[in-house]
Amino acid sequence: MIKLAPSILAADFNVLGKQIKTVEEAGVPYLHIDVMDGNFVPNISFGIPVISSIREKSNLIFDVHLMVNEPERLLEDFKKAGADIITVHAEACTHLHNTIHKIKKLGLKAGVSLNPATGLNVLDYIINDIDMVLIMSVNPGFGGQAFIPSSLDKIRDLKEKAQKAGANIDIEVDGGITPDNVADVLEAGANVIVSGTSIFEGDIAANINRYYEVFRKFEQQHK
Ligand SMILES: O=C(CO)[C@H](O)[C@H](O)COP(=O)(O)O
Ligand SMILES: [Fe+2]
Repeated sequence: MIKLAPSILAADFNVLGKQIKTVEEAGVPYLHIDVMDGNFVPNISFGIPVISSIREKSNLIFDVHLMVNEPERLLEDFKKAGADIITVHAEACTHLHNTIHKIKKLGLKAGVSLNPATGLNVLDYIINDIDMVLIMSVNPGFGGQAFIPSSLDKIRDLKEKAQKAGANIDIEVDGGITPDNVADVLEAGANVIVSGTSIFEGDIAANINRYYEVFRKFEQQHK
């Protein structure tokens, strides 16, 4: 099943609660929450207090994308704040295997994210231990960037790798996705679609509907 994960990085923080309500009412399953530490990536977004605060108001699945160095230090805190899925960057973890197992032990879903230049080989010995791989289709740190076309080959290769390994993972793709290019991303093998700018800019409900139209068409064609 295809899942849409609106990224609140692109939301208007002045009315964040209201905008989350709007995406929830539009029927999306996930809320994508980008945490940036100003160190792993050159930008700082928001952290634990913001997540705790929106957790009180939302029943969406909180898909927390940690763009943070050595996230192992912070996993309990993110769980307490209300994370359901925690995705860490392979490039940010000295002990990736440990970090993943710590997330699982907390009872959460574990994802591993790869920067555009990172090869799939880092997944070789962990692909059967994780729930999701997040392919970055932009360099992490900022919303509103253009989709990197080589990401499509990477998604296809990942799909094949997961099938070969018998790994039942979600393939999430993040960065520069719009209703105009999302069909290519689905066709390549992704099933979780992150979108910030093209959901929160303009009419949120109408933007989500544009995505759902493409999803419906894709599902129709692949029945
Ligand atoms: O992780 C991210 C950036 O590092 C964001 O999730 C991503 O950029 C989504 O924003 P947009 O859809 O505007 O590209
Ligand atoms: Fe993200």
